[in-house]
Amino acid sequence: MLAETLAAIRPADPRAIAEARAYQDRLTKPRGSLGALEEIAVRLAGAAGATPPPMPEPAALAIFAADHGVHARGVTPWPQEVTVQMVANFLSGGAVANAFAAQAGVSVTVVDVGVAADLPEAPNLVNRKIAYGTADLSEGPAMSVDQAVRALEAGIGVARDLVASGARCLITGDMGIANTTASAALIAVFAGRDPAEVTGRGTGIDDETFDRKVDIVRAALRTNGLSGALTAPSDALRALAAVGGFEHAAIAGFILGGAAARVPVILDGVIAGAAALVAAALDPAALDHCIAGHRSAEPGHAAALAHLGLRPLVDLGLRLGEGTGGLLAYPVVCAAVRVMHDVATFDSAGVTEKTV
Ligand SMILES: O=C(O)c1ccc[n+]([C@@H]2O[C@H](COP(=O)([O-])O)[C@@H](O)[C@H]2O)c1
Ligand SMILES: Cc1cc2nc[nH]c2cc1C
Repeated sequence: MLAETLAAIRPADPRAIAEARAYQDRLTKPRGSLGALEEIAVRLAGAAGATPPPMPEPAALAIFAADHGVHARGVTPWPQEVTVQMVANFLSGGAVANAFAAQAGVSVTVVDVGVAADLPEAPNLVNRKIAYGTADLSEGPAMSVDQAVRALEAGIGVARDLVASGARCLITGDMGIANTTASAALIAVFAGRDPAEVTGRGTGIDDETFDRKVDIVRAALRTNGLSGALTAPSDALRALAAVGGFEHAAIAGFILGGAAARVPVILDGVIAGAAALVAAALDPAALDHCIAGHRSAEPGHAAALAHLGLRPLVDLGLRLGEGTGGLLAYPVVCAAVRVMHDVATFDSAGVTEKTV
């Protein structure tokens, strides 16, 4: 399924990009006056291979939830059971992601890819559990390569199912206490940064915990032999398995699945940024189908976005995860595309163009 998905991904269509750029300039507005929105519309035209690109409606948020063995090292002030408790909160509609999704008219699906507890069945819960949490990445690989591939394929499957039920835009979400440690390790490896530059304070930690977290990320890279550059997709899979989380792997698969279906994927915060680095290492063309929804306060996120060459749409200091930053960006993406559908041209509206 992974190989088949990678084979189906097409890069952006340069002709659609050129057409979309030219069309933007014929709309009744001064050239470039919509700033980043013009780039978003052009990008989505390239991704879809059509000008104007289809409206990205309806949208579906998938929140991938998992636990982390590195939690035992004291890298977060929150108990591990908050992961499963928040899953219950998403399912009953009480989390911030639910409020933002309701505001934006987006559906919410929760996917268990590795929560360290059994979950009762629920209508919006998809059970794709790989294991009851990863192993401690600072002592050895967090998961096997086989588990990493299964988690990637879980994400591909969720993207396929959501698109089959009508979604025309996918938004990434995550829930996993301690997952900012795994995110920092992935970003250090895939973006070639020092752990101290890309480790952040996650849900909120004091200086002593922060120092320990940086040391743990360093230990993870050392123990797993990840100091050299990644050169092949097989290196990327091994690095993902060594220091990633099940939700990172599944989100990487979700991105690949969306790209293969030519449906745009709006990325959330640092966890999605780390997952996008993995997806891009497996197939750089997948990035043509991604939009960076926002920039999280977590320092590794800016490093990941810079490495990917993605410009975040919203920058409001959020550091919650769940898909909240992606959900805030979604109406902006819709507005950018609607301009291409609804706005008159200078010719059709009889508006005189500038003379010099
Ligand atoms: O999206 C982000 O950029 C982000 C930044 C900081 C924290 N989080 C969320 O907080 C949890 C991980 O934080 P921590 O401190 O336990 O590693 C996890 O559930 C994430 O969704 C998310
Ligand atoms: C309460 C809480 C909600 C969250 N949502 C995403 N990560 C989270 C972490 C905590 C601790």
